[in-house]
Amino acid sequence: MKYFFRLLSYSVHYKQRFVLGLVFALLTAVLNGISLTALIPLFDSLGSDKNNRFHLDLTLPEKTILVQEVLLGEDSLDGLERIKRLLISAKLQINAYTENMEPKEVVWAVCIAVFPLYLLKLGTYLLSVYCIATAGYKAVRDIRQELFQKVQKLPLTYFYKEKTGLIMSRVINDAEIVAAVISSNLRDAVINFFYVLTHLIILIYLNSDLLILACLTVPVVILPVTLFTRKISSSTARFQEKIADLNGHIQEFISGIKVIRTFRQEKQDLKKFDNINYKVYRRTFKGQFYLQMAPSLVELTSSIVVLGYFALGAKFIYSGKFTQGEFMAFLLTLLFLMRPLTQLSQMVGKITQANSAGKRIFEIIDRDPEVIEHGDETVLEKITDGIKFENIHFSYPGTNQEVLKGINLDIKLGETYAFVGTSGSGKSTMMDLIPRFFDPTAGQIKIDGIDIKQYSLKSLRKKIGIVTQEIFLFHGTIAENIAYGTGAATRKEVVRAARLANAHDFITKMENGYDTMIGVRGLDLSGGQRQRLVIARALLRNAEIMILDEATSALDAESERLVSRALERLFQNRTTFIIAHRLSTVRRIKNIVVIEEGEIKEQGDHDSLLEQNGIYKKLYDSQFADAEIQI
Ligand SMILES: Nc1ncnc2c1ncn2[C@@H]1O[C@H](COP(=O)(O)OP(=O)(O)OP(=O)(O)O)[C@@H](O)[C@H]1O
Repeated sequence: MKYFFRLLSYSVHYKQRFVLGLVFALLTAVLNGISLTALIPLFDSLGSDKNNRFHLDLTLPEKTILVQEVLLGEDSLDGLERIKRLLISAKLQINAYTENMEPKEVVWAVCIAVFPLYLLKLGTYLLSVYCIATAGYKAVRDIRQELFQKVQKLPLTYFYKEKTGLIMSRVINDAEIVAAVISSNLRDAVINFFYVLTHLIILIYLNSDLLILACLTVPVVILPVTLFTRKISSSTARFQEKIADLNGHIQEFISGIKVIRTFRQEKQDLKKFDNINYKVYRRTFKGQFYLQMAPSLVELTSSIVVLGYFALGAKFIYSGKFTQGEFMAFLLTLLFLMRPLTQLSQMVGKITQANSAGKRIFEIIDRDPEVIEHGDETVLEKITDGIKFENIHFSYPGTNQEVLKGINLDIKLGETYAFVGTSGSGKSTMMDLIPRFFDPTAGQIKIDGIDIKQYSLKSLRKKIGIVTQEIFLFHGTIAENIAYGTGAATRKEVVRAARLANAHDFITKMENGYDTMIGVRGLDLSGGQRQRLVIARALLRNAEIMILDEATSALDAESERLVSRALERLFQNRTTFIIAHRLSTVRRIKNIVVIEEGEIKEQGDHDSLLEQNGIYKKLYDSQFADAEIQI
């Protein structure tokens, strides 16, 4: 239950609203109790003789209180007796009022008196709903916000390990479950709790013997609930897992749509979907079955109990312990309590649901963020010296395999370095260490002689521009996409960057030019156009270090020419790292670093590397052979 209480603590931030809601809920319950007991004279008078006068009898303890007050004075009464004294006064006043009334006049008087009570009750009920529910919804907004902020800071490995759909499911579905429980369900639970509390007091007052019997029957009513609680909780947990699977599958389908179509995997994909969909259906059905079963059983057992009450009530009335009106008020109150009790019993399942959703939410909120900053970091100003990799070792968190094994490299300011090597040799990993997406397991990366861990993340990342194969264009205008991450860039600056990136021409040919909206992942644009937009973005950012995961391989000759020229401008006057997949693109670069199995094996320019007749030569020959085969 601890996660549920933690979720609730978010509502406490809005305590004024919440407490006000509680007060209105209590008022609603009290007003309901009064309106029910006000029916006593009505039932007593209904059908009674015309000459009969309605009269509320004082009980023996009430008479004792009056005697005590007369003999020992008002001060001799304790707190409870004083409250009872108020009730005695009310009874006496009602008796005085109805003394000269015929029974039918009493019935009308009750109806007239109860009507405004109902209106007032409606008012307090709506106010309590408003206060408690809005406090709940605001709390859920905060939870969702905190969750998303945390997702932004999670280590990258988390995103590799977890399906995107699973993360989405936490932020959307789980938060939605919590929203329902801590706003509407909680609101009902609070009001129901007060109903139960106040109405129990009324029942005690009306006939405590009958109430004791009622309490003895509680286990009969509660048993089905406890029986089903565990089933409901495990069933909802599994249902959520299945929904997350469904989310994940759809997410995968959308991002892989092209590949799926190219490989004609629609049938297999549909089969997979069908399988997951069937499991979701089974889980929904089972979950709903258990969820409905508990209250239905409560209703059945409660109805049987009520039947027993009628039988007992008749006995009490004929023995003179109860008036007809009191019995009816007792029974109505008891019957009225059934709905709150049933809803409260459902609340057990709902709380369990929210608890499991809360557990999944807090699993993310409580995770350590990507890299810990100490708070006393220095700001990285203009880079004046260079970048040094000193004996870098690295293994991905949670794995034993060493991906980088003692990398030592001196990077001179303003120069371009190309990294080549077979797939999986560690090139991308090495680049990921520079913006501190990961920290080395051993060794240091230094900028201007200082370990990059000593710099604030913000100032370090501000110095770095990255252009990867994974092109990220968000839903917005072209201008907004180019200006992404640069704050308040003017239109002039955006256009200048676009011109340098060879993007201006195709942008101006579009209907709305720089104000053209593009899709979430820029799907309306060609590969080359998207790349040039990303290059324009990098140019506008004007970072001192540029990391480029070479991505020209998928382009046609004309696009490649435009992109390559744009890139040349991007590299000018800045320290650049290129992960080169095609050796033809690195020929002109002076500093080529050959990485194999996480180690630097060769270094030099194209010609000297060919002369060494080592790995580079082999890579070159194999690519050359591939090119020939393609011809
Ligand atoms: N998130 C990850 N978790 C665990 N291992 C990983 C992860 N990412 C990469 N690896 C492993 O690290 C090694 C180096 O991968 P890396 O992506 O750095 O190679 P690369 O040289 O850039 O390859 P490519 O040229 O194909 O992009 C590989 O063995 C890969 O399986």
